[in-house]
Amino acid sequence: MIEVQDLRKSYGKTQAVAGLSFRVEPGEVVGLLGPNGAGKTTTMEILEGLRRPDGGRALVLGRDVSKGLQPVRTRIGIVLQSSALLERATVGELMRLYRLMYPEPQDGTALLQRVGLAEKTDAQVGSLSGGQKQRLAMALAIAGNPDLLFLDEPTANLDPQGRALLWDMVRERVAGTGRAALLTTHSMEEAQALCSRVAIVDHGRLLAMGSPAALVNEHCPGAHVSFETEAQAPVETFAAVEGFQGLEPQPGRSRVHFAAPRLEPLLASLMAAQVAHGFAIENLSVERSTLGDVFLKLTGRELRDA
Ligand SMILES: Nc1ncnc2c1ncn2[C@@H]1O[C@H](COP(=O)(O)OP(=O)(O)OP(=O)(O)O)[C@@H](O)[C@H]1O
Repeated sequence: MIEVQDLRKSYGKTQAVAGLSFRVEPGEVVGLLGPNGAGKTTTMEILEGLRRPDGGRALVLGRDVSKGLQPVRTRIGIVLQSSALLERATVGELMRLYRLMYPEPQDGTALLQRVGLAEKTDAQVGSLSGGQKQRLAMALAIAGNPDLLFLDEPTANLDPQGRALLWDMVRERVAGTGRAALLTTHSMEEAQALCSRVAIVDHGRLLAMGSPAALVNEHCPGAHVSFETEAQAPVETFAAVEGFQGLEPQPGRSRVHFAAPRLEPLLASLMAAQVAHGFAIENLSVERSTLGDVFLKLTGRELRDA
């Protein structure tokens, strides 16, 4: 659906995209995950045919972007970062307009219903809230029944309900079909929840790409387990378990911490030690590494303040 090879784009001295290569296959939701200024939007805009690359090659639905995307335009749906919608038109008018541009549009009334804007059909777009505009942008993007969906930070303005709705709509469009979606996000949660594969991008470069689970397994395997136990429990009991990290005194009890490359053997040895020594295990917490840990490891920076 998308094939990007050594893509480059500079603005003056700023190299926004510095040799990116990746593919998006049918049935995939791929996320470009990276901090502000990583080059995500520039990459999307090149793939949407809105910007010319300085170098490299990009094919979208088999069409070279440098030749223009006109022949495949009706197979593409786009949700821009801040949607510049016609503010004076009504929601219904805009939906009718979009549907007219595509050969096989979807049912506009059903789409507006789906995004919770049915009763806003006669309202001017300019009167909608930021989140409502974002929902409308999503409905318009899929009105033409596109094969390929581009979403630039699609949930930045949405409340948790709106975010879950949009995730569902993207999944429904793509899962088990020959369609695909490419989105940008800063949110690890979004990448983890929605994307079949994630490309971690920083300074216009691809640092790693894979499914969220594969990236975590490859770069930050392991898990952290902790639990509370009796304050007087002897430290030697726990120190004998592989992965023991320390005992943290708390009022009237202790919290014991373990970390190991694999969760299952760690839990098994903890259970064996508990049977042998009979200590209490309360308020057990199990934390696996996240994409944020992967990002931290690859760049040395936290994603949110990178
Ligand atoms: N039109 C432009 N003119 C000059 N520089 C630009 C332009 N657009 C982007 N840049 C610069 O290119 C770099 C990449 O920007 P881009 O918007 O692609 O990143 P991004 O990963 O999408 O960031 P964000 O998450 O903030 O949207 C940044 O340093 C940015 O300042």
